[in-house]
Amino acid sequence: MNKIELATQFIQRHLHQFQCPICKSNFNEVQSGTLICNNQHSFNIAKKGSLFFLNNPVNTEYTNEMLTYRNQFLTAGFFNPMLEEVINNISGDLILDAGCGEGTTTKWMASHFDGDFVGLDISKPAINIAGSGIAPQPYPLFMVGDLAQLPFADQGLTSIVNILSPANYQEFDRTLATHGELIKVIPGNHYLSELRQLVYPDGEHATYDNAPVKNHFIEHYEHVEFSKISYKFPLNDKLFTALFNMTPLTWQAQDRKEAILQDGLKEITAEFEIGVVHK
Ligand SMILES: C[S@@+](CC[C@H](N)C(=O)[O-])C[C@H]1O[C@@H](n2cnc3c(N)ncnc32)[C@H](O)[C@@H]1O
Ligand SMILES: [Zn+2]
Repeated sequence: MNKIELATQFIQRHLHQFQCPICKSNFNEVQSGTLICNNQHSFNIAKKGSLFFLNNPVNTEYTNEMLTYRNQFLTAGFFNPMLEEVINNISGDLILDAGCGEGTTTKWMASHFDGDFVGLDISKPAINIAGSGIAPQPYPLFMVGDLAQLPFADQGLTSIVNILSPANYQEFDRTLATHGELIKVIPGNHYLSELRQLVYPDGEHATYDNAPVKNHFIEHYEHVEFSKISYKFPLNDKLFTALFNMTPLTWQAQDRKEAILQDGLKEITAEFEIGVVHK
């Protein structure tokens, strides 16, 4: 089965859980690779199986090159212990990875949890990488869309996962089913600390402060259960090069890039706080 057919089958299984992001009406059919709403707005499934709900490209700070390095780093397993904790908290049959980037997290979760996964990101280059290569089994659906206008019906999603990405709590509240859960992952204060110390050797900005993001989340939800996960991820030269090039954090140090890459790093700290909200 090709990717258009796999995506079509996926949408057919969940047709009533989607919603047209233009007019908010239901979709009544998906036919020959086209999704059509009650008011005749139509969205084609691209060859790579992805859906494009945004017509105008939006430039993000992540270039195609950075996304390719991020893909290399994440497929090496950097997030896996954190993702294991995330899937312990999800439920149901349609789970959104909101701000999925190049899609490694979505694919990993789809292969470790029995449910259908949608990866949504505003970046077209990110979704292009997500849809590349052989079709993963089980098959996640990738789409270019905006968190501020989710193409899902009210209560259409059984869980929402939001990893190191911006959130839109109004849209999350609208689309999440009663008894569903929202899992938000934010960087811990020591996330990538060894890299920060190389970029900011004088100590300034060498630690990250996650308080503003965490407080905004807590302000919106009365009952959030937080857990922290921390581990060291071993690096080799190739992985360190990928790490250096995948994040905007190192833009400050472009003039010292060669020296930093030459010195290398043996390991890097992964630290996350995982907030879970039950609706
Ligand atoms: C730091 S990246 C994290 C990506 C991925 N979750 C990961 O951990 O690798 C943040 C992502 O949020 C996406 N993003 C930013 N604003 C968005 C919006 N309004 N709607 C959808 N995605 C958005 C960006 O394109 C980017 O891929
Ligand atoms: Zn419509």
